[in-house]
Amino acid sequence: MEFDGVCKAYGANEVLRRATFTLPGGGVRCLMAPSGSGKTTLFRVLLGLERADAGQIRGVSPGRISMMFQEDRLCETLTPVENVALVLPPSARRADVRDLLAEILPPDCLNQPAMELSGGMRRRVSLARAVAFPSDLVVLDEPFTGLDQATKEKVIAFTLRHRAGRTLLVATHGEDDARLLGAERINLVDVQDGGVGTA
Ligand SMILES: Nc1ncnc2c1ncn2[C@@H]1O[C@H](COP(=O)(O)OP(=O)(O)OP(=O)(O)O)[C@@H](O)[C@H]1O
Repeated sequence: MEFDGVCKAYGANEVLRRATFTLPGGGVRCLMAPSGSGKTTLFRVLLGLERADAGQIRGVSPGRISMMFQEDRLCETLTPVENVALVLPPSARRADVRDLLAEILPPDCLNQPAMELSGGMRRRVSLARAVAFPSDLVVLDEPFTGLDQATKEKVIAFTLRHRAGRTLLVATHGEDDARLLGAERINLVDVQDGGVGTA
């Protein structure tokens, strides 16, 4: 997947300025950047939720991207199993979804409506939904916020296990996250203006 000179401005605020970088197929990358510098905007353009002002994205189609947003975006009255099943083909077995979720969540919470879950549990349902969706590229926007270290390590192992060779792009502020993921870093500052200092 390749960003080639992608520009996006909101009025006079030039958020993406000829953003240029390549994600090798099957690679794991962390997108690192200070808050407010444009990571979410980059993802929104990638997903086709915002139209780029200029430039091109090649090598992936928006319908083949799994996305975990900064907000959990769960259906509040549905259980974790039902939330994940929503993004799967009707033939998907509920027992398989349950087994997947049980790898990172206490079994007791799998039948509770999402509105009754803790913040960290909700993050994990949202992550499992992104990982479960059949895609070519998995994009996670600050997926580990609110998780303690042990849970984060469990969740990272889960993510790597289930990405199944797909390209993985994770926005994070944590150097530790990048290390645990075994990811190379892409610094958004470096890939602006034509990608002068691409990691
Ligand atoms: N819909 C919008 N309209 C106007 N400005 C916007 C819009 N969305 C984002 N911006 C601006 O674009 C800039 C980048 O925001 P963005 O959310 O992409 O940053 P971010 O790197 O994801 O930040 P954070 O790490 O805090 O989530 C900010 O200055 C923000 O105010």
